[in-house]
Amino acid sequence: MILSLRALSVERAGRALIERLDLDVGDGQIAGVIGPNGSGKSTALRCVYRALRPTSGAVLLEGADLTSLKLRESARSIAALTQDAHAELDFTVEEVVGLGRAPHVRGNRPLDARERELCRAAMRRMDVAHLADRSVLTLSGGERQRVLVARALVQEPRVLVLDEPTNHLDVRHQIALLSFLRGCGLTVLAALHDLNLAAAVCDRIAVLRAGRLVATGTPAEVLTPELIRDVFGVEVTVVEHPRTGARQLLYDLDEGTRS
Ligand SMILES: Nc1ncnc2c1ncn2[C@@H]1O[C@H](COP(=O)(O)OP(=O)(O)OP(=O)(O)O)[C@@H](O)[C@H]1O
Repeated sequence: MILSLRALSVERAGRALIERLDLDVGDGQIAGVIGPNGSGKSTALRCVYRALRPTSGAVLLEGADLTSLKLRESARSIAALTQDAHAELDFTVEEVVGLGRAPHVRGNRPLDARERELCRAAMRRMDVAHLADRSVLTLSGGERQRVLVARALVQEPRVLVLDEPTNHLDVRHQIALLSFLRGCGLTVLAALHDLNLAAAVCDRIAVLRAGRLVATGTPAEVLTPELIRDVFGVEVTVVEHPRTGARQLLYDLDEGTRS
């Protein structure tokens, strides 16, 4: 396993935010974490990208406890798109994307030609090349989100941790991002709200409720009407996409508003 969470627990103010979470993500797999608001998805991801120190348990990168690695060392392997990235400075898009190289660059060494091309390629891939000279402070929510994904890519990580990566993205950019993730070969751990996108992109899905893991498995194993009713309190009908066979959830709005 490239990434493993082992009995990961986080407590704050005497309350367990996540409790003894176990999760394995294989090399090149896309693992989704779903669950209601406040169920602990971001908390678990924060432990993986080391914004938060677990109270107990561990995150293992290829078997090594992350806490045994220097921050800079783990940042060469794990890049994150977070929900906390609001405090940007008045940098251009190109500068922000270039910051993704920070774990690889000693001192003030300027980026070399390969790294500059890497940045340009990531900006093209995320459809933000035309914004290269713009201040990030002037971007729309979706543009900023795509810039932050480009920054994570130039980090050349093995593992991408994505907290709500499709936040703010229009439908075209959501699909572009998810099909990129499917083809990029990176190991991905993503918190997702959109269960249909999770079904379409994830190899495995972990379901959290109140800080505890309540199910893991393939989308077909996990995304059942029973589980979704139980965890989210919502009625769904499950159908197969007529062409791709992918699992699609149709929300029963009448059922949801009854009772
Ligand atoms: N530093 C903290 N101190 C106290 N409680 C916290 C702290 N950080 C998070 N929490 C609480 O922990 C719980 C889990 O939060 P978390 O952000 O992990 O949930 P989430 O599943 O990502 O939710 P959402 O879907 O709303 O993004 C929430 O109830 C949140 O209020």
